[in-house]
Amino acid sequence: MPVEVLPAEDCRYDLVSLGEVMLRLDPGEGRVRTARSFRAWEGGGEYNVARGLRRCFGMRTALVSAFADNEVGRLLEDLILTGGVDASLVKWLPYDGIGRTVRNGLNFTERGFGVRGAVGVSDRGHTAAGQLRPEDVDWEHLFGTLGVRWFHTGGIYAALSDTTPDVIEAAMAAARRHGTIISYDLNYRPSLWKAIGGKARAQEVNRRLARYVDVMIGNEEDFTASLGFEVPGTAEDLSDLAAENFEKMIGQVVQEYDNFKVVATTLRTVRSATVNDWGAVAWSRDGFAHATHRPGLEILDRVGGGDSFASGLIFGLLTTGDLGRAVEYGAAHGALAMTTPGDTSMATRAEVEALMAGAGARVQR
Ligand SMILES: O=C(O)C(=O)C[C@H](O)[C@H](O)CO
Repeated sequence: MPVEVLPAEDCRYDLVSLGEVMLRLDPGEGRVRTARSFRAWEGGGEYNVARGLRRCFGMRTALVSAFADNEVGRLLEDLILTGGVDASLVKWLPYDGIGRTVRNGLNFTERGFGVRGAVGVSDRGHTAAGQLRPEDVDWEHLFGTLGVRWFHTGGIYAALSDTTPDVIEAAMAAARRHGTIISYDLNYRPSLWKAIGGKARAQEVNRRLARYVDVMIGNEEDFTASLGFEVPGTAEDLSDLAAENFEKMIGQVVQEYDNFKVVATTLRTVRSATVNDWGAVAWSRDGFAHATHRPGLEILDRVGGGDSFASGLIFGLLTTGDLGRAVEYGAAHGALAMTTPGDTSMATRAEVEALMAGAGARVQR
């Protein structure tokens, strides 16, 4: 059993995520620069995990975040509630009328096709989520009275503003006091860190927060850029070598962070905007577990594939306690999530389990 989780009957929530949710504006098959209409979705690295656990796996999840109280914020709330995630812990900040001091984040994202890569343009300065303060949330009430089995956050929220690392630390300290498992997806985003001190700041913040983490998720780039580990001979492609590099790096990582109980990563090689080689590997003190390698995986929309990997992994750890099953749940859920549009998954648990069992894509009727 890699992680010991609190009993479900003692907790209101199976998982609570802390992070920003943006309105994703999606030009469909076209391009942002020539779009005349956009489809609206919600998305956010940390939130997507709560959404996947709720919608695909039927777990009880909630979001801690903040929105500016205007029509865009209420649209985000509507999308979140449609996804089944409890939004009662969201803080609403009064809107100033024009967004000078507080606003909601927008994320224009096109999917790419073939040789044309996906493009994301986020518009998220001065957002409400970035202005959350540690004292804005009653962490003791959440973790101590309501009860939470699993807390998830990550490096996107940590990079959002000067104050979000302190919010995360307050949440993690309370989660730890009450026996809640803590996961963190490093999700290194140079464009976000650039605004607040670059890689040096990223490493200072992530190293501090990593001390609280039980389940660390990140790829080689995340571990090098966010935590400062050196990985010799980083491989470009998904091959035994890439998994081997991860395995080599783990030695250093868990020597420095002996609090990590599980470390997991997807292994992906981008062949084109619409084709990835796809796999995953996870470590616990009992050894390594590898997910089924899926070369040439076809993709409709790659955004959020890593988050769906995380939610499948967490579901597997929560329900089976078996690292091998958990990494298979993660890889299968991530693969299915990338076959549909939007940042979040539209897969069902039955589809995930059928894929894990080797099912093909024949029509079902
Ligand atoms: O949260 C962000 O920064 C996003 O870009 C939204 C996406 O849903 C997320 O990154 C996917 O991992």
